[in-house]
Amino acid sequence: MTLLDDIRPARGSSCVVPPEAAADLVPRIPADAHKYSRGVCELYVGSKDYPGAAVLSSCAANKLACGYVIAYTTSRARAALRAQSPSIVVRDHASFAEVRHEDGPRRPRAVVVGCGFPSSTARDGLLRELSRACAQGVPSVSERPAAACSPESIARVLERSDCPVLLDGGALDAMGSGDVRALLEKRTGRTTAVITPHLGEAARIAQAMRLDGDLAPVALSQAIAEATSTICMLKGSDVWISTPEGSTYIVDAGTWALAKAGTGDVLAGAVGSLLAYGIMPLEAAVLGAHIHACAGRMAGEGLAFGPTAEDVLDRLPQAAGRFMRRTS
Ligand SMILES: NC(=O)C1=CN([C@@H]2O[C@H](COP(=O)(O)OP(=O)(O)OC[C@H]3O[C@@H](n4cnc5c(N)ncnc54)[C@H](O)[C@@H]3O)[C@@H](O)[C@H]2O)[C@@H](O)CC1
Ligand SMILES: Nc1ncnc2c1ncn2[C@@H]1O[C@H](COP(=O)(O)OP(=O)(O)O)[C@@H](O)[C@H]1O
Repeated sequence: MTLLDDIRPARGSSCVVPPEAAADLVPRIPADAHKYSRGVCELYVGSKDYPGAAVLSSCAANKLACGYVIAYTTSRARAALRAQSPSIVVRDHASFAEVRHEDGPRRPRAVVVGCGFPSSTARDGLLRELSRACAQGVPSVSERPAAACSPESIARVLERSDCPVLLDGGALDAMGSGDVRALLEKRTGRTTAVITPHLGEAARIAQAMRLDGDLAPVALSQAIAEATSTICMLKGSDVWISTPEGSTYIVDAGTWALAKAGTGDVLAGAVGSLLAYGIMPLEAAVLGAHIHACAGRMAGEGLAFGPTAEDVLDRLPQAAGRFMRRTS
């Protein structure tokens, strides 16, 4: 039984989650908390061309509930993170394989994968670039686009992560892999994966899985959640959050101000932080979408053309606090 059970829509239908219901999901950090008891959020993110997404997602995770953030990323993103947020521990992509990523009641953990990984369209171009680079001399393994972003690599991350996992950006192309879908199907309860496609990524997933890509958002989100055994957060002017069992929760609190590059990376890190704190995947998705929407509104106040993703990132803590005050 969870707080959202009170409003759970029947299979195949949907309901809007009001901010008051989301406010009930905000955790109160206990007075005797320590950094590990608040959870470790690990991010396997960023690529040569998109180090910024690694910075935005990792900083977003650091601004919410979890107590410890570790970013496995490229050398450029590591340098940027050291400068912008030295409390975040940084490692290279390759060292993800050297560590166990296990959940536990006293040390919850979650892994966010794919922010800043190139999409398949962009990756085709990068692979052509890589073949040219290889002809002139082999680049370092951690900087090869295909090394971190391939379906095989995503499958290895899933195998090594016995904890909640969120897949975003270029990692969503791995939904086309039968091996990846088989690994996702084994995940249940707290380890059910969360995926965060925008409408373009959802159309690509639908095509790869031979689903009807012309469905309206609620039906498309439900179809993807069921076909991939994940909680699908389909991102657009609303966020449509579907469970593998076929219910859809709608967060319609967003604003056009969020239509700006990088805001999706902020959402991924925010939800990752809530997952790492120990919040169940559906609740983390709903609460994360509400906090993100509220941060977008706060950051956009009085701005004719809206905020940047960095502005939204900066407002996350106050947005979460605004929810907390609703219930007190
Ligand atoms: N500073 C950074 O490093 C940034 C990195 N980003 C990351 O970079 C990677 C690649 O991003 P790209 O922008 O190249 O790839 P996208 O997958 O976002 O865009 C590729 C194509 O998808 C379609 N599309 C995109 N958004 C859509 C929407 N909301 N509705 C319908 N169709 C849509 C468009 O046709 C677009 O040309 C992703 O991992 C993304 O998370 C972005 O978040 C932007 C900022
Ligand atoms: N018109 C809009 N109204 C409300 N929210 C929006 C609108 N456009 C985009 N968003 C939100 O902004 C975010 C954009 O994410 P995404 O497309 O993945 O961007 P990026 O990949 O650049 O980070 C999503 O959370 C989405 O719901």
